[in-house]
Amino acid sequence: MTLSRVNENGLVLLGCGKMGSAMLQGWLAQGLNANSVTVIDPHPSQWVQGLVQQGLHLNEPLPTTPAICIIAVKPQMMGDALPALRALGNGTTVFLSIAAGTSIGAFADALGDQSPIIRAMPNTPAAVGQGITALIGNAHINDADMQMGEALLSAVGQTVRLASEDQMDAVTAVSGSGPAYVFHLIETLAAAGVAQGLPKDMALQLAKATVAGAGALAQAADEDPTQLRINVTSPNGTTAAALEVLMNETDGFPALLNRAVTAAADRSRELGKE
Ligand SMILES: NC(=O)c1ccc[n+]([C@@H]2O[C@H](COP(=O)([O-])OP(=O)(O)OC[C@H]3O[C@@H](n4cnc5c(N)ncnc54)[C@H](O)[C@@H]3O)[C@@H](O)[C@H]2O)c1
Ligand code: PRO
Repeated sequence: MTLSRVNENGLVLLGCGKMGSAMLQGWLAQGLNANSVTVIDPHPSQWVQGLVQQGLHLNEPLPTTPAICIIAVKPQMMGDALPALRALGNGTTVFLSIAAGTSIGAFADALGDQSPIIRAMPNTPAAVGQGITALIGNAHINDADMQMGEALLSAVGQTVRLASEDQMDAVTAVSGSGPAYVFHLIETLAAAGVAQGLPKDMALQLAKATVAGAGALAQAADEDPTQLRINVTSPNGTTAAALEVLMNETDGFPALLNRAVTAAADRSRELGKE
């Protein structure tokens, strides 16, 4: 991955909370120089404050023409936060937002309608280099801009390009919010193990390792998840007994996850209107 344009011209990170920190950690590990980074955040964590010793610029005036400005504040904070970036608009600086809901059009309104803008949706496994991010750019984004955005997000996991911005609500509902569904699966699988008599720590260890191992196998195997599921399921065995409950059409996973993902996608659409 080449970060030379970013190292030469600088990167501004607006908002360095959970997602901003996860990405910054990955970029630094991939060779981004701390002294090429300006973080703007009214409540910086101890970790970000510690990076100042390595040359990171914290809440300092913005560089004049940074290569890229990453917007990682909550959608509700945009009104307060974006005016600080206005001076960078309508130029060569690429804006890359990871905010749920906020449309490219809303950024163009706030930053200037000639601004190159990428909208992206990463997820928190980026913190361990195993995220996935969907991206789409506006008409002012050229190939080199898109490659720069993809290079940054590839530093923290996989990337996919969207065909249309409309797909972003579904992406947000599947992979943006998705880690929370999986963490809840771990919580509830462990609790069910405790209910069957296991000690709490052991149940959690079993649940975490099972989800991590199954995820790794799903990524690595040639078979699809359907075949991997069949491989676990002996006829008339224990897995078949559990799947009869989980695969129930009315109240099993299919119906439940469809309702959950629909609720998240609907909320993403609403955020765009607030
Ligand atoms: N957490 C996730 O799983 C996730 C995944 C994908 C996308 N996102 C998106 O990332 C964005 C950030 O989410 P998060 O979970 O990291 O939130 P967060 O609350 O952890 O971080 C937001 C940061 O913005 C800072 N901030 C507040 N006002 C500011 C301002 N005016 N200027 C600069 N910084 C300001 C806060 O101090 C905080 O550190 C959101 O838009 C969210 O939709 C989050
Ligand atoms: N976290 C953000 C939210 O819950 C966006 C995807 C994951 O709104």
